[in-house]
Amino acid sequence: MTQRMILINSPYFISEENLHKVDDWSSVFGNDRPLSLEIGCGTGHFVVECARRNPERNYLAIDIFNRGCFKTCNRVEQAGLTNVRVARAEARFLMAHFLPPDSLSQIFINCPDPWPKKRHRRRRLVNETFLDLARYVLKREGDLYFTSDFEDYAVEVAMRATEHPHFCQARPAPVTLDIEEYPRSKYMRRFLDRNEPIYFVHFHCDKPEGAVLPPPPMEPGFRLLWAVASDL
Ligand SMILES: C[S@@+](CC[C@H](N)C(=O)[O-])C[C@H]1O[C@@H](n2cnc3c(N)ncnc32)[C@H](O)[C@@H]1O
Repeated sequence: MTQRMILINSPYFISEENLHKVDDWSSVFGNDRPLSLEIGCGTGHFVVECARRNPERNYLAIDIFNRGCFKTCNRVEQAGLTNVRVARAEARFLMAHFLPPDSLSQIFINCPDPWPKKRHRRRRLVNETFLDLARYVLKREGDLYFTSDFEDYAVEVAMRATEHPHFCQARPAPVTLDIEEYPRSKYMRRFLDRNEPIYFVHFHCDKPEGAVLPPPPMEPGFRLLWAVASDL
């Protein structure tokens, strides 16, 4: 299935062309408030709730799905929020090319594609290279939040983050069902309404103070993965 492209005219949408021109995220928002990134924003329920609760923060919501970006922009406009920007971008590409080191205070990933079949697991977004990228763009003590309806994926992420030298557990348990006040995404709500669990992982970035840590090299086949994902 190929995506039917919808033209997005929202003032909150950053086109790919404009993404290339961004060299300072504070000028995009007109202020230098802390910046959070939501990866795979889908229809925008989660980022809108975050932005409503936290007007003192800026949010960048990205998805590779054009229709999702369109719906997220509409939701942002309807909510009257000015602290959200939306871009159609692949997460790893954006983090490696458009986000400076130490530029993020939070990264959110909610219900990412679980790739449940064993032979497809290498397609999962969060792996060791992703954590190196997250470490690169997150500020020291920045937060990495991950939720999934798929226990195996949440356990894998928690295990990788535990083993990573520059992340540390932010909750008493590496994976918990206790999502407290964490805002609900559309998918999270869907599973919770069916009384199915959502597995929650929360780590802090624990990189050494003042360290200059380069981004990891892009994995071979990275472009191919983008093509596979955009052909869902
Ligand atoms: C299962 S949906 C979940 C949507 C939303 N997070 C929620 O919980 O309601 C996963 C979303 O992630 C997006 N996505 C998958 N891989 C991505 C990537 N590498 N970069 C950016 N977005 C991605 C998909 O297009 C899709 O909209």
